[in-house]
Amino acid sequence: MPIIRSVTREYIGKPIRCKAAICKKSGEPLVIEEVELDPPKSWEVRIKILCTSLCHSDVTFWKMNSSAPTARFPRILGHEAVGLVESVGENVEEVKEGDLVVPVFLPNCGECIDCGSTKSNNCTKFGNKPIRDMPRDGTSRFRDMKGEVVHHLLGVSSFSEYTVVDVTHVVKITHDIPLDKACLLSCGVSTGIGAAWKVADVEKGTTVAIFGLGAVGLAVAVAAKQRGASKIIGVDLNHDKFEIGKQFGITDFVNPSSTSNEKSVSEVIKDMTNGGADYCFECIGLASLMTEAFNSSREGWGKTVIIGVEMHGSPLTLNPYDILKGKTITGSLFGGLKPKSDLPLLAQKYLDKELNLDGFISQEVDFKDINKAFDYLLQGKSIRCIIRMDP
Ligand SMILES: NC(=O)c1ccc[n+]([C@@H]2O[C@H](COP(=O)([O-])OP(=O)(O)OC[C@H]3O[C@@H](n4cnc5c(N)ncnc54)[C@H](O)[C@@H]3O)[C@@H](O)[C@H]2O)c1
Ligand SMILES: [Zn+2]
Ligand SMILES: [Zn+2]
Repeated sequence: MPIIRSVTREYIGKPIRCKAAICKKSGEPLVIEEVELDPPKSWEVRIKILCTSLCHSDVTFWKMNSSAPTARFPRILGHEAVGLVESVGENVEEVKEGDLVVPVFLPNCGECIDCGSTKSNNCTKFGNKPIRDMPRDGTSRFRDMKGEVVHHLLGVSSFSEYTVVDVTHVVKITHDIPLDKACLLSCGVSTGIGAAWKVADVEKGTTVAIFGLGAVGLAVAVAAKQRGASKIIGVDLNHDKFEIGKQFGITDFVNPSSTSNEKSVSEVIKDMTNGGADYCFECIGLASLMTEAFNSSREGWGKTVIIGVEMHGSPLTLNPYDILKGKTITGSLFGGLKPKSDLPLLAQKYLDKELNLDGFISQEVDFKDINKAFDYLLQGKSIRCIIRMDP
């Protein structure tokens, strides 16, 4: 079976052999190998990935100890991407061959009580279960050349020339948008923007504290700036992130490693904001920093939004009296956005120049060099590294 490199009708209904970057063992470099990918079953879509990028959540699954309940090896990571529909299974009417689509880790069935509510984006019919391969039957569409199963990640698995995703994980997007910008909207950047606009609903003239200035935290900054926040404080251990953050709207910076021993980060932020920030966002994934973010928020109405994914199972410690004093804490997957309706709106805002996505792409590498994307992120040198697939 030849390796195919462009969307063709030749393989409709048949398996495709293509290259994928396989995570064979926890924390080891990905290995690019040929895999065989089944045709899409009912309600499924086979996508030719055009470009993909590395989100910290991929690193979390890559590093995960093989005994962890959500670890699966060998696995094809990757969940930020854009691609072309190669073929569709039965019952798929929403997209057709040749459509440009963004796969999203969060399903959006449009039928369940949550999909039907403006209060939630947490599709309860399909949910977000990292141990499952395909959402409907739980099985994988990928095999290695020995015929052994290769697992999916978060319903996407974009570190492959082709992937199969459930139609609930696919968003059709206009061909007008540059591919790298569409890719950014697939997870981290949309998550940060949604958290600021939809979950927190940041208002003009308010103060904001953002813990973690990766793509997610910087997207919160862009969105808060766009809403007219008066002070946007970035908290990060990497001092380079202050200079970088300024172009995204960060006005002030706190490096936890250089605050004085007498004062915690939350005390420093309270001093800077006359009693606490109006909105705090945790974009790292550590329970201790979620507490610190909450402690940095203002009594009376301070709102803390948890975005970082805490995979250690650490409990969150909060002082209940702070809650009595009016502070709130919430969280969201994908920034509270409903992928199918909100993602095309963000793309349109970008095209209308109402949303600035400049600066998020720090590097670009070819697919064969995908491990460099991990190096850049782990060394603190990357915001988003675009991984280009072969044409
Ligand atoms: N909720 C969601 O839907 C969703 C979506 C995407 C990503 N995430 C999560 O958001 C988090 C951020 O993702 P990202 O891709 O922006 O990550 P990233 O690695 O690009 O950025 C994280 C930033 O946090 C900083 N940092 C790390 N430890 C720190 C500490 N102890 N104190 C201060 N700063 C620290 C790093 O220097 C870095 O700048 C991750 O936990 C990721 O899994 C959640
Ligand atoms: Zn992500
Ligand atoms: Zn649903």
